[in-house]
Amino acid sequence: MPAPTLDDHLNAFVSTSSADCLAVADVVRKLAGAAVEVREAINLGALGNAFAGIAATNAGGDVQKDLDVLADEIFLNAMAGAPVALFASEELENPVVLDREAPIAIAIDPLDGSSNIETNVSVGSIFSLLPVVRPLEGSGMETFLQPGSSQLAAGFFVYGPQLALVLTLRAGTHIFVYSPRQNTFVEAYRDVQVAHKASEFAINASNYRHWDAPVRLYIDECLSGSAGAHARDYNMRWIASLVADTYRILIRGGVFLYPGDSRKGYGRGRLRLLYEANPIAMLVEQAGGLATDCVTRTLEIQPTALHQRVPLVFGSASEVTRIEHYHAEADQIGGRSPLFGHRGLFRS
Ligand SMILES: O=P(O)(O)OC[C@H]1O[C@](O)(COP(=O)(O)O)[C@@H](O)[C@@H]1O
Ligand SMILES: [Mg+2]
Ligand SMILES: [Mg+2]
Repeated sequence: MPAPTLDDHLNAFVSTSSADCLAVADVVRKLAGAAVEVREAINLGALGNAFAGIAATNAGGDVQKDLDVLADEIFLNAMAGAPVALFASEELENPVVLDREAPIAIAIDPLDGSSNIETNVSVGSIFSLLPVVRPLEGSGMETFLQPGSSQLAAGFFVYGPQLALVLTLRAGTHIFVYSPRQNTFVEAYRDVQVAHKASEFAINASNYRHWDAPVRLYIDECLSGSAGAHARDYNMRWIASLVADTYRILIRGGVFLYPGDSRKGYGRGRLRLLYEANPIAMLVEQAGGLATDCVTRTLEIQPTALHQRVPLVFGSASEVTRIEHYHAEADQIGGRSPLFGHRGLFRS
């Protein structure tokens, strides 16, 4: 029997669920079409000089590259033809109001990992679908200030060796791979499960000196391998492309950390709550993993601004729990715990 397609999956979802599900399914179909367009733009050489030049600065102050802008336009156009009331993007300071009567709002990172564009590493697009809060006033900020637990669906596309869609409709996390022959996404993994325990960590270790003590402790222990507190050897991976790092963790377990650190502007990390951390957190939780800002479960964080940053730690439950535990210990006893005592918790 041939593997089910994305359409089969969406049709099954619509038939078992309520009215808004029809709209969610329609939005996901149109996002998938847009992702194929973005993929084509990349294949046409958009990673090269013509597209990878520095264009401007986006709402968050990051360097914006031409492919970021192109991807943003492609997704915005696609959403204009979908039942979407509000479109918020990493690349736009304020949300765009599309069809006020429509039930869905989208927050999107149209091109994630764009610092890698010119190196031909996998990049992606991350999306979060929310129910519109009524009455819809102005540009709908109230809608976007709902916690991640309110998401109706979440997912990301990876423009890697394969074009893949990782999707949750709040019932498991599933992976679909684009088949050019069938011109559609085909199910590759149903109900992915993040291994409970894992021996692979992902962090930008060049920031070691800027991390807080609990993060340093955890990474020191990983580096100590089988001789250390975790009593096993670890492998390290850092693709510096959130979508690619997440995909790997979904497939073979592990933990990802982008904590807050002492660099100017990085007190709350680098990643954005609404269109990076929240959708990734829902995908990971739906696959049996955990996601946290080191203190609070990511999906329970109350957003206060569209582009706010958040520390993000996610992946295999046993690793995430351990990292949360170190932070709780450090908070409660100011480093006088035996856990940190002889390790110099608050060194420098
Ligand atoms: O370069 P750093 O500091 O390691 O940060 C890498 C992180 O930044 C990001 O590229 C941020 O996303 P954008 O490319 O959308 O700004 C993530 O994909 C990645 O995990
Ligand atoms: Mg990003
Ligand atoms: Mg981006």
